[in-house]
Amino acid sequence: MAQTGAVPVVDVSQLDDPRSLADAIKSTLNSTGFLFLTGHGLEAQAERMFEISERFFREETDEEKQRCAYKDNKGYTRVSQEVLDPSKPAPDLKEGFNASYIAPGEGAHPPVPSQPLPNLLQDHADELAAFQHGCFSICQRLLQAFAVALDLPVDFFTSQHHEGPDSRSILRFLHYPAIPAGAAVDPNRAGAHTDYGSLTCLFQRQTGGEGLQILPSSEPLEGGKWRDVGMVEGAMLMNIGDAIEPVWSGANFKSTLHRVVLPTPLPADGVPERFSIAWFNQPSPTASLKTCVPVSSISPEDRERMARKGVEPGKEVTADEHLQARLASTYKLVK
Ligand SMILES: O=C(O)CCC(=O)C(=O)O
Ligand SMILES: [Fe+2]
Repeated sequence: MAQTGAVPVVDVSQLDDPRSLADAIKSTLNSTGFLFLTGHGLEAQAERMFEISERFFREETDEEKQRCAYKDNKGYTRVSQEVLDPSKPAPDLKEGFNASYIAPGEGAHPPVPSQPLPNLLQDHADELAAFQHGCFSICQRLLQAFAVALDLPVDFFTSQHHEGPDSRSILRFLHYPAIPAGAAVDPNRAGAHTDYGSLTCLFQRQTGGEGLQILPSSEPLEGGKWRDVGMVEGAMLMNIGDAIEPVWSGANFKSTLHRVVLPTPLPADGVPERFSIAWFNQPSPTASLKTCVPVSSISPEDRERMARKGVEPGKEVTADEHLQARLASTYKLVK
């Protein structure tokens, strides 16, 4: 398997059946939990999403952004409004927009978002809906492989995910503003965190794209060595989230801590802006999250990882209960 920085790279264009995909990715799911996928088929659409995202952050009026301000995990967050690592005093130097499910348009019927969209995104709602569907489909393919890798029925996870207005999955546009030369800022673009859903697809851009780091589960939480994820042109970065790691897989698969940092010391000529796009794939709100491997097989270290995230092996929670608990304990917004 090819490797760049801390994260392996897998070409998935030929891995059509769940078994061959599972064989190619299983060892990574058990270790770093992060994987670059090439040949995923969404390259051109992702590039379009970056164009739309760039226009949105640069050209949309403040009034429109505020009309669609963050509520219930949807909408616009201002620079320095979000705190992904509440144990640190510095808020994140980024702005974002969370778009929930958009029903695709059909014939004369326009697409229907399930939240207010700012004008500039509403104009591209059809493309956003198609991209959301593309991301959901890749995740279903990956979730089939996850099930096979855990010796579960192939539809074990996919049957607990769906598309629709009540889905909790989110398409997120992120913009990290440029840091001017000589600025005195905390190196925090996005604080250390794990993602909450079943898995995340992340698209990065070559320009200003550096800065994403992971703390592999083999490293101690305090003083452990963070690794650069690096960049693979056109690739999609996949990572496991907290619905899979501590809950469903009994910590067999790893939901790895990650963050986005500025270089230290800051380069004399400043740091360019950075854009990224994430698809946070969430189980259906009523999905039952219960450890799916024998509880007796879970190692003491993995039990500790589960306990840190407030998960009791074998206890059943709904995906919504899990999501609300994770948001409440690890996510903060500055008013
Ligand atoms: O922008 C990035 O590269 C990562 C963002 C991230 O990890 C997140 O929003 O959960
Ligand atoms: Fe993340």
